Amino acid sequence: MTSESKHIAIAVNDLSIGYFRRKKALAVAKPINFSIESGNLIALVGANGIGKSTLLRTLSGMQAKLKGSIKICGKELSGYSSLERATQLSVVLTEAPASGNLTVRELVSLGRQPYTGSFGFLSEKDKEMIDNALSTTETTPLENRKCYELSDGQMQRVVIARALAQDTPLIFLDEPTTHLDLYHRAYILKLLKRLTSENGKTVLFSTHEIDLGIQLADVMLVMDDLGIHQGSPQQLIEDGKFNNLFPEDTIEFDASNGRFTIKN
Ligand SMILES: Nc1ncnc2c1ncn2[C@@H]1O[C@H](COP(=O)(O)OP(=O)(O)OP(=O)(O)O)[C@@H](O)[C@H]1O
Repeated sequence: MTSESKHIAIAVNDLSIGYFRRKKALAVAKPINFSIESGNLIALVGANGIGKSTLLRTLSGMQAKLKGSIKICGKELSGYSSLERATQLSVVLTEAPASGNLTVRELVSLGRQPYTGSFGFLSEKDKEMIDNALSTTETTPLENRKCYELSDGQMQRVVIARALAQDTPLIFLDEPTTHLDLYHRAYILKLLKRLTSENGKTVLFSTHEIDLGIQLADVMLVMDDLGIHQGSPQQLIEDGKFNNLFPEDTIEFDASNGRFTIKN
């Protein structure tokens, strides 16, 4: 690994994402290129159906790419074994995991699986990591509850806790604030920000809350029909990349305050 590639957390080159239908590849976006340094909070935004979830699933190796290259910490994603990958990146998807009968603590403990060996024996360090993940997401009071008893918003924080317990340098989250009330939305986004600025993690999350992304993210990836635009929020505003995300007769972007307004 070169010293330069050490600092690039994610490098995507000519990446085509999509699905196979009757053995035929169907791309859902134009070829994607971007490169992101470690320690950044990255917000991925774009209209419904543009391909954000498909991109996150492809970057995390849960879905096959159609073509192109994905490098994670300087190494091609396909070169990692699944265990190695689990020590590099954790993923929080929108679908709730099949975990109904587990307690919250048991589910969060699964985050330690890459480190616990085949018997799943938890060391003192593992337990400490689990305690920290629960407390950081304010889910300690829920630790003995069954997952099926939780509200959507509580469950959302628990799956984020599992990702924190996994303690990976990269964290990918698909719409992590969807079910959260205003307080927990702000809390989780501030937490993600802290993980990057204080712990040096690289956090990539998709969101429909573009205003919040503009306020908090170091880097944004704006997906539209032309492809992906990468830049700081300010740079993307200046380049007009938010202006045409939605039909302009309904929603207008105000570059002076970085907010969208509904047109009368
Ligand atoms: N399993 C699948 N097979 C075929 N096409 C799919 C599949 N899943 C999603 N798609 C299509 O891929 C495109 C991108 O979907 P994706 O879920 O990635 O978009 P998104 O940007 O995450 O949308 P949203 O904001 O609504 O969550 C859509 O046209 C969708 O219909």
